[in-house]
Amino acid sequence: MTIILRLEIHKKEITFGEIATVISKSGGDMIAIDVIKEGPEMTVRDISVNVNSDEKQKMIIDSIHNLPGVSVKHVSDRTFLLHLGGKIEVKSKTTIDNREELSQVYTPEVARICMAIEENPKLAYNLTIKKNTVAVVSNATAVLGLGKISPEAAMPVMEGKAMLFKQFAGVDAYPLCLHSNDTEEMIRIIKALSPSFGGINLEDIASPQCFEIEQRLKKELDIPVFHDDQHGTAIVALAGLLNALKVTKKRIENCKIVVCGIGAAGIAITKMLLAGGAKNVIGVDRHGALNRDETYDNEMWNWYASNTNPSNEKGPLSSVIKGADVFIGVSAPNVLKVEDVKNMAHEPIVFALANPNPEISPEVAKPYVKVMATGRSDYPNQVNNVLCFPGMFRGVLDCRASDINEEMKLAAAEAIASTISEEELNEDYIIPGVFNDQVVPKIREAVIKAGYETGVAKKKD
Ligand SMILES: NC(=O)C1=CN([C@@H]2O[C@H](COP(=O)(O)OP(=O)(O)OC[C@H]3O[C@@H](n4cnc5c(N)ncnc54)[C@H](O)[C@@H]3O)[C@@H](O)[C@H]2O)C=CC1
Ligand SMILES: CC(=O)C(=O)O
Ligand SMILES: [Mg+2]
Repeated sequence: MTIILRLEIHKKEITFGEIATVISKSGGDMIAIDVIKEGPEMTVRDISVNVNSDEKQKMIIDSIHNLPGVSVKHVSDRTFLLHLGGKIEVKSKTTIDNREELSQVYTPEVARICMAIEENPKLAYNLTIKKNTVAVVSNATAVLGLGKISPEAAMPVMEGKAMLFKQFAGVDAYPLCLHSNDTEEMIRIIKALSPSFGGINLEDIASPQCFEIEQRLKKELDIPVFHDDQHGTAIVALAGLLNALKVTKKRIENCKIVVCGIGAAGIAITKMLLAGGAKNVIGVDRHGALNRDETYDNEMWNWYASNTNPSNEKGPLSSVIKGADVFIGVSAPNVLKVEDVKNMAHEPIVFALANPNPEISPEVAKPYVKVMATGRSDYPNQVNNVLCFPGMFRGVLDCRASDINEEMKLAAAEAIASTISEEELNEDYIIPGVFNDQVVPKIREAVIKAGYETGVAKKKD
């Protein structure tokens, strides 16, 4: 993280060089200096410093406090500064400069537009924001890897998602964090909100509640509903795995694949792996491998146990990981130990996707794995749903799809994987970067094609 220290420095008592030395010795990496005020005796400067832990930040501030002639006036964190006032805003497409325009955009003339839509509801797509607008809806029960937090506290994540929608795909997305844990109430609220939107992106809703909410909304609404933590993650994970398997020259149908964390993301990843040809997937949650000799309270786990784990393996992760070709973690930090990685098959693939801290850190795992991926942007091979949802919604909005089906998801996974050519592919480049400008158009095209082929695309031009 980057902190900005505002320092008041009394020039006769201390030099800037002395302060810089102390910052560096305390573990800070100085990246910028801005002069805020300059006088003959005193200077005020903002020093931007990269630090890698809260402890280092404290050490730096304490060390400066111990110096003569310098005081810390203010400490700010660049990430916090970026969030001041929130990250998005609503902008009008035209200005209102006179009474005539006022009466057109608003009453009385706007009434004619209302009545046109009243007579032909499909005109909402042409005459309102609906065709380019998505609701990003969360109840904040499984936010990143933070678990359940308040809806207010989840807003920065949803605002961030809205920024990504806009920047990468031109989609207008509204963050809506609901104060509700009740499944029926959430379904009712989202259905009531739906007329304003061309699609619903469900986000960070804990399992198993997320399954019921998504399935019901998919049935009861005529706009696409997509729980991103399930399907976005699954699509990107499959894309990454298809390319990682090319690197290791293994075939998905011959691989033993261990998925850890059988929640929203883990179940959807497993379904996509099975759809993509995997035959031996074993799911592990807190109490070990899901197997057919157990009955679970969670209905999805009963489905899972009967459709995976063909050898009915039992026991903890450390046991079922033995001989596995692939580990995919969507669970919690530091769940996978280096000993587990050493016990995997030749040239193993490890996707440690828990955010913000992965199941095993790449520094620890990399010497023993062929392909390593995380959900983070600060390591190679970022397997993160951000690669999928902008292109997916661009596609479904543009063809006015009423649903996002399995064919569209598989097409999106293949489109992502195909952005990397055979020549480019290597163990540190199995998945395109978020800023690769081919990703959104490729997903869009693939999704639209699959949408028309399967009859869910409704736009006729
Ligand atoms: N890289 C990416 O694009 C994405 C990453 N994630 C990450 O995956 C994780 C899970 O997310 P969701 O599926 O949405 O949450 P979830 O709450 O639906 O599921 C998490 C599952 O992990 C299990 N789990 C927790 N600790 C475990 C442990 N020590 N061992 C085995 N299982 C354990 C839980 O019991 C639960 O079944 C989070 O860290 C999230 O940030 C989620 C979505 C996208
Ligand atoms: C990336 C994401 O959606 C998550 O970690 O929840
Ligand atoms: Mg999420």
